[in-house]
Amino acid sequence: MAVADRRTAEAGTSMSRLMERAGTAVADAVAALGHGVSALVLAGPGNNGGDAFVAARVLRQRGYRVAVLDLAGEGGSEEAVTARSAYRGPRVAADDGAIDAAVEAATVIVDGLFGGGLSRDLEGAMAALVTRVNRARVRSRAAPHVVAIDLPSGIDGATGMVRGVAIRADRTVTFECRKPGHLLVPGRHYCGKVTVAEIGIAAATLKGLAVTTFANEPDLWRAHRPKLARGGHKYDRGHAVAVSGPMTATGAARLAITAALRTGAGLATLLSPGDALLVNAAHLTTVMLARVDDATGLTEALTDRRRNAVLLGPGMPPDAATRAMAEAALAAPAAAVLDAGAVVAFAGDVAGLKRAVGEGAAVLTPHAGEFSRLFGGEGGDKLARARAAAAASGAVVVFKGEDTVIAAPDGRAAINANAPPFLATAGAGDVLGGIITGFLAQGVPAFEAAAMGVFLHGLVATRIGPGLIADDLIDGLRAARAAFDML
Ligand SMILES: NC(=O)C1=CN([C@@H]2O[C@H](COP(=O)(O)OP(=O)(O)OC[C@H]3O[C@@H](n4cnc5c(N)ncnc54)[C@H](OP(=O)(O)O)[C@@H]3O)[C@@H](O)[C@H]2O)[C@H](O)CC1
Ligand SMILES: [K+]
Repeated sequence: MAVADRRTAEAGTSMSRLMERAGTAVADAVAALGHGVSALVLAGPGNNGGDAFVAARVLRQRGYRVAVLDLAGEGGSEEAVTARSAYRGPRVAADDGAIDAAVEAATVIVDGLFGGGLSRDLEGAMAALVTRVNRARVRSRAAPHVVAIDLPSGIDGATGMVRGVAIRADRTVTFECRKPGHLLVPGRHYCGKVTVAEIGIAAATLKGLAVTTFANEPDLWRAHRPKLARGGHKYDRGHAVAVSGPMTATGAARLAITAALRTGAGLATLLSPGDALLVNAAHLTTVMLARVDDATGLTEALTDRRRNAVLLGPGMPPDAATRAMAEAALAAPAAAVLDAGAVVAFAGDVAGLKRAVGEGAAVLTPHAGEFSRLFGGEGGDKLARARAAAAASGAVVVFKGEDTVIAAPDGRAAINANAPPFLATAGAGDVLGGIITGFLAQGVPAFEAAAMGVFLHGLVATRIGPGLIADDLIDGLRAARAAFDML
């Protein structure tokens, strides 16, 4: 964003104009809360504080009651200093008693302490102030509405992580586009409703920045959605296959392969070990069934080049035999999706996985535990971890969770935010693997197939609502798939 600001300034829109528009957008959001607003504006040392002073000035000009708690100290950018001196209204003394009284009296608190320039954990007086505001926000009667400028102070805009402590906002007004910190958890949960104000950074300027981080929304992959050709043959829509687990663990792959079919693959086959053939046969109608017992059998099955997308891992143990099958899938011309056991089977040998992936289209779909077992590490910057994993494995990595990150080896990454909490249920991950396989079978490139698959998965769950089980996702896919085509 700093680069965008600089280029915009070079193109003739000064930083002070941007700040004026940013602060005015915040004032608009506060004014929209209705009459009787009495705003306490918290202004920090950087340009976020500059925006806060502009907002305070504009609100006062419009006749609202405003007081500013100025925590700028000495210095700040030229624009912030100008904004500060242009505000001539009441200020709150920076002592505990005065702050408590001001917080008590406010109906709205505007958080302009820190935005994109947060560089370390909040400590001391700043941390204490944030805690005070958070306490006031949950007090039962007449709790103030908290509006954050750009980001809730204490949230790291690049990672969504809390730096020590962070403001809990009801609303966040950001500028030009959402940042990762608005989409990744926990940051997302601190923002409240996020609105994006245009402040005059031209789309061309943003485009010229070669952005590689995206919100996972239709603009990202709309053009890649499979199109149904009139008079098309079922083989035009691909042939998805999935490998079944052993006799006691067959359901996961059946869910997945059925999801692939519902996603639009023209044909679907479940490849089953001999001991599980009967149980699989008893449960399948439209999905075809064939016997495959090991890596040699899978290689043989995938010599039929019409079978152009393969999923394995659901219901499979993370052992040497599974790894050998995964290597067979990756060596075949079909695009491959590795989930669950097939991901963990490579634990400790990411280099070996990368060799196996080679130049082929491959997608890995680990949840946090599987991700750690394969790539190491625990917690921290999810976006950076997903990107590093994609680069290290040569595969598209779908790092699952409430804020699933889809990362490609070329550095692109998308953050998903449409998954409802009730989607975290047994079998849901198997359905996701199947949906992605279904898109791959229809010829969608790996990154887009994974990204649209994750989105469709969230969409179908949201349409069903709480109480869903994975089987419902399969049923719901039919209508959701149609809605997805209209996005
Ligand atoms: N295009 C846009 O999006 C525009 C955004 N604007 C606003 O500008 C801010 C970003 O402004 P910036 O000055 O870069 O950063 P901040 O205001 O967030 O804060 C920087 C100052 O805060 C100090 N700092 C950082 N972390 C801490 C901390 N934990 N405790 C105390 N102080 C901290 C930092 O000090 P350093 O020592 O690190 O230098 C700075 O003094 C953006 O969020 C928008 O609100 C523009 O107004 C318009 C264009
Ligand atoms: K802020």
